[in-house]
Amino acid sequence: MTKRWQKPKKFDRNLIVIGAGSAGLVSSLIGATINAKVTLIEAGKMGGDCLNYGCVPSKALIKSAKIAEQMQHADRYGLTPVTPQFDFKAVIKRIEDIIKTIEPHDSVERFEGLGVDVMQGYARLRDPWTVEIARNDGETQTLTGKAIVLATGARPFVPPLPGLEETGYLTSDTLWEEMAKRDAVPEKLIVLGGGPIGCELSQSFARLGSQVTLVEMVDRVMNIEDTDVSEVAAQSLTNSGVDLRCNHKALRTEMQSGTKMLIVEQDGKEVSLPFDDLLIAVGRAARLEGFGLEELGIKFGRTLETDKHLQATFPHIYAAGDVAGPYQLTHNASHQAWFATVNALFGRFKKFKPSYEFLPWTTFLDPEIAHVGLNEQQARNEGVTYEVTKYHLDDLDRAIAESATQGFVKVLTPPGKDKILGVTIVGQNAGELLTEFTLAMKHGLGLGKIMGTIHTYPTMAEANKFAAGDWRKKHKPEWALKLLERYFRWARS
Ligand SMILES: Cc1cc2nc3c(=O)[nH]c(=O)nc-3n(C[C@H](O)[C@H](O)[C@H](O)COP(=O)(O)OP(=O)(O)OC[C@H]3O[C@@H](n4cnc5c(N)ncnc54)[C@H](O)[C@@H]3O)c2cc1C
Ligand SMILES: NC(=O)c1ccc[n+]([C@@H]2O[C@H](COP(=O)([O-])OP(=O)(O)OC[C@H]3O[C@@H](n4cnc5c(N)ncnc54)[C@H](O)[C@@H]3O)[C@@H](O)[C@H]2O)c1
Repeated sequence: MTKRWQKPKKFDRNLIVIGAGSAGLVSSLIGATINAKVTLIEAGKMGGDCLNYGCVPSKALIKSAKIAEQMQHADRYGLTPVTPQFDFKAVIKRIEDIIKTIEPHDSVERFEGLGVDVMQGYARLRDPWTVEIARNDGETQTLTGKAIVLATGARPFVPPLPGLEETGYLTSDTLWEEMAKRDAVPEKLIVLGGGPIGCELSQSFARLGSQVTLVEMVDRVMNIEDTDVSEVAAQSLTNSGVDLRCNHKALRTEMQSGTKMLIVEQDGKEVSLPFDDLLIAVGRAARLEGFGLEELGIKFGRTLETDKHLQATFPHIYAAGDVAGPYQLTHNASHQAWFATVNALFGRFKKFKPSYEFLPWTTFLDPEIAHVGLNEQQARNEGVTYEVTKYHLDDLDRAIAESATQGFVKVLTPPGKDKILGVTIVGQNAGELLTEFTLAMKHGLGLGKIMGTIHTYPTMAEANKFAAGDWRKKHKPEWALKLLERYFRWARS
């Protein structure tokens, strides 16, 4: 494949990394730590989507919205409820300040200090080893790399709905900058898409006072999770005031007498939904175009085509993060970055294969939804036989004390065995609780080991132990208990 091009005899760099998001930062850091000569190229902001448009701003907004909700429902805690008075500009300023506080972790200065050569500009592959950089200062530079890691991420997918250009729309890329210009939250906000982005942002804006309509094409939100989880998510959104419209297919947008309308189809009929702002959150498309992949014949579909070692079409080109998929999560980007980098630098000796078996994720709705391993729908799809143990939080002392009894810990195990196949936790701080199960699964510890571990009273984490205890009760050794009954009868006589 590489025969079409002249391979350089010497290389300027051991490793060139394109993109300084979660994947690219970790990749370049690993290379520099082991003394490889590494260049990291970023066209936009250091830190990529997670810091600037994704995880960080959304989690900061979620916190403000949660406080607003608690003020409004303070009677739950024996306090007088109040309608929160707030300056939206201050909410946005807090988000900007949080980004600024975290920014130094991902900055040019930090990475240069760690030995990475950072270039700010747009990278393009000229041949399989040569990267041309249109630097932000107007200069063009060319570098050759013995290995290349593509970490170009993903961007919001915008469906081709007629009318969008006329009525305008927001995505996670433009939302924060647009909100910074506003004095108040959008009055009528339509969110298109009921995945993690759509759900987290719908709940936050509704809690801050927007009239939010969430339009989802299929019959339930958070459809990557089991139906019992989607039901809690739907209930939680509705409780926050979100007008939830599942089974609604967006057709077009149009202006009707000066009002922006989203036209949706439901049960074969057209329905018009008015909006001031439309936020599109129907998935994220890998960034694959415009930097030479097509010209070099590097294969891609929805994401870059890689083998199990994250190697792309050429033996020295690897990929990590959202561009590689299949999971679009910050911690997956860093997980893959380790494998892509080590394989890129040492692949001639040995290659390592990333595993996604124990990849956890959390959606930061209230209550949170956290997941690791198999859930029921995945187990069914994969033909895995399983038993379910479900412990409800309304039984847990700490959850009762917190007035946070909505949710459960659901564990899948093979019939009769305590091996953990997968766990879904719905509840306050579910993302934190999940870590115990992720560790247990990764290191082959079963429910018996969780049950045998002392958990502090009263904590939410006790729910994990009680779920394990419920499994044990279902599998108690009847023969041994019968024997004990006889022993105690004898001991009394
Ligand atoms: C609203 C929102 C909330 C999210 N919340 C979470 C969460 O809570 N938890 C979680 O785990 N994940 C979350 N995510 C997903 C997470 O942000 C992504 O999975 C993560 O940022 C992917 O990192 P990456 O390095 O693959 O890509 P990116 O962060 O997209 O970085 C890629 C970088 O490459 C640069 N680039 C692209 N092409 C070139 C080129 N040719 N030359 C130079 N530079 C280039 C881009 O400018 C970009 O900065 C969220 C995403 C969004 C949008
Ligand atoms: N907490 C987190 O970890 C977190 C938070 C946000 C985003 N993310 C990551 O970002 C990725 C993208 O998130 P997302 O929510 O944009 O995408 P998604 O693919 O997860 O969900 C998109 C939703 O939009 C629906 N949809 C698609 N087309 C539609 C249309 N035309 N009209 C109405 N609904 C439509 C789909 O049925 C689906 O429910 C996620 O997969 C996740 O990996 C993670």
